[in-house]
Amino acid sequence: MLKVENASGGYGDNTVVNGVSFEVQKQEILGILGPNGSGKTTLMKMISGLIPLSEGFISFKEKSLKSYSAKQLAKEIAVLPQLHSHAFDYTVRETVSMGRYPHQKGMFAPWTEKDEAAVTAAMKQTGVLVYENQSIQELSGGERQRVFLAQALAQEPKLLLLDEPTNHLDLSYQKQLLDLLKEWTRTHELTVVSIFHDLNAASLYCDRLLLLHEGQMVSLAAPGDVLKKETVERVYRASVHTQAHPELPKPQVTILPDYRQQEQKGITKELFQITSDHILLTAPQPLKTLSSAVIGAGLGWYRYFINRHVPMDYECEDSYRDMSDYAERYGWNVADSVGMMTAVKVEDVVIKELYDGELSAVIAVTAGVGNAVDVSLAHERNKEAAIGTINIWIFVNGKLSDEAFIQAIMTGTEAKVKALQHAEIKDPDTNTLATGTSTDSLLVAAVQSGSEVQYAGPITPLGKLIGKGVFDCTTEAIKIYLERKKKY
Ligand SMILES: Nc1ncnc2c1ncn2[C@@H]1O[C@H](COP(=O)(O)OP(=O)(O)OP(=O)(O)O)[C@@H](O)[C@H]1O
Repeated sequence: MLKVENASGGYGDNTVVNGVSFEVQKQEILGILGPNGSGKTTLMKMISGLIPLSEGFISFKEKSLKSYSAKQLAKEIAVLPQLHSHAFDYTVRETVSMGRYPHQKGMFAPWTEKDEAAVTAAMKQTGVLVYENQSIQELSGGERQRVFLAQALAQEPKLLLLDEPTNHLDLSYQKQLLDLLKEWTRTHELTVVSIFHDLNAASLYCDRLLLLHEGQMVSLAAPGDVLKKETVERVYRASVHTQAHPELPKPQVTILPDYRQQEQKGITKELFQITSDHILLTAPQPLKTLSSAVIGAGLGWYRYFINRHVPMDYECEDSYRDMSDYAERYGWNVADSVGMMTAVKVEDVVIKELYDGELSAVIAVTAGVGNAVDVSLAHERNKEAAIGTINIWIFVNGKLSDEAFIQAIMTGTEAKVKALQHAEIKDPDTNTLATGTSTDSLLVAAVQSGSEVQYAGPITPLGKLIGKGVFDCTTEAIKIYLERKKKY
């Protein structure tokens, strides 16, 4: 649809865009990215014919851009430039209606029903119909942006060129605008080339991204191939972290501020508070945590760590809600809390501190083995899961990589299984050695400063602390549990 071949251009003797080549397919959304002053707007002006090329060639629908008249081009290509504060004193409807000019035949052509329908539809889709009789000077930046988008859509173009279309728009309108463009690529055979500063929006909505740096193309590929940490850091000169979007296979880029480098306070045994109702650890600052808890599960940053005692016959339809209400009652912000449950007496928790040079870990275990299960034979059982749980907390005074988090979970689980074997705990259903209980939970939380911990398998310093700590704590907690059971 659009082909740019070895295009160079700029202002007077100043060549700003240098030898850029790319092709845009019909119905594609191509995002143009790059730092300030990298030539994005200049490239866009070259495509829309506003500034001439000093070298190279641009064709649209297989014909040189130069061979189109201004009106022919306007029928096919709409441009939404960066929003400027000045606006003429037209009403919203008048402004949007100007989008129909290229479709009118002659100066005094009649306004047709088709024109009217296109204008009204565009205003509806961009949510500006309610302002149709207001002057655009009275509108906010975001509202004005939507009016100009409506004007471009009323033009019913085949190619839409946009310069930072989401600038000035709040979150909801950013999403609406980008969803609308995506929909138009399908329903109206629209092709979009758009400049973005928001790398994450570009990643989510664009089929491909073109990254410019000092007027030259650094890469042109799918978002996952362009938004690589090393590339973004080199081109934008900023520390970033990239990770997948939680719901879609698209990369998301987050800046890493310098202030995070400060030393964080460590976790010690003294921070634990134990009542008959719960164990609480209040961290001095949020800890990066990976867990299978009832609330605060998955990966996140949390300050309050709760292991709540519930009766043996605890049954609840919505344990997430119940646990959230519990945290709120005590004044622990749910968004900052990780909460587990156990029927074990929480006073019986075993807590140990372990050290290896600068690296240290604090491990806490509550263990009940009334519902011990041999995982290899669990498929033969059809009993409901019951409360009777081993809850394991692993706090690390160090900086863990993603691999280390996962390996810490694995190492902790292996040490738990070994403790069950050592205590000869059996699955009462199968009479074979148990590997856990039906509802075990585990968390790994780290202060994320100090010693860098890349791995946490059994032969690493952290793996050794976790292996010994979880084994010792679980063994002792099982012993206490069995002794208490004997007594009552
Ligand atoms: N009208 C102009 N006359 C002369 N030089 C210009 C003009 N417009 C832009 N430039 C120069 O061209 C270079 C690229 O500008 P351009 O606007 O294309 O960058 P950009 O990537 O769109 O930047 P931004 O992200 O800041 O919008 C800059 O160094 C700028 O100073």
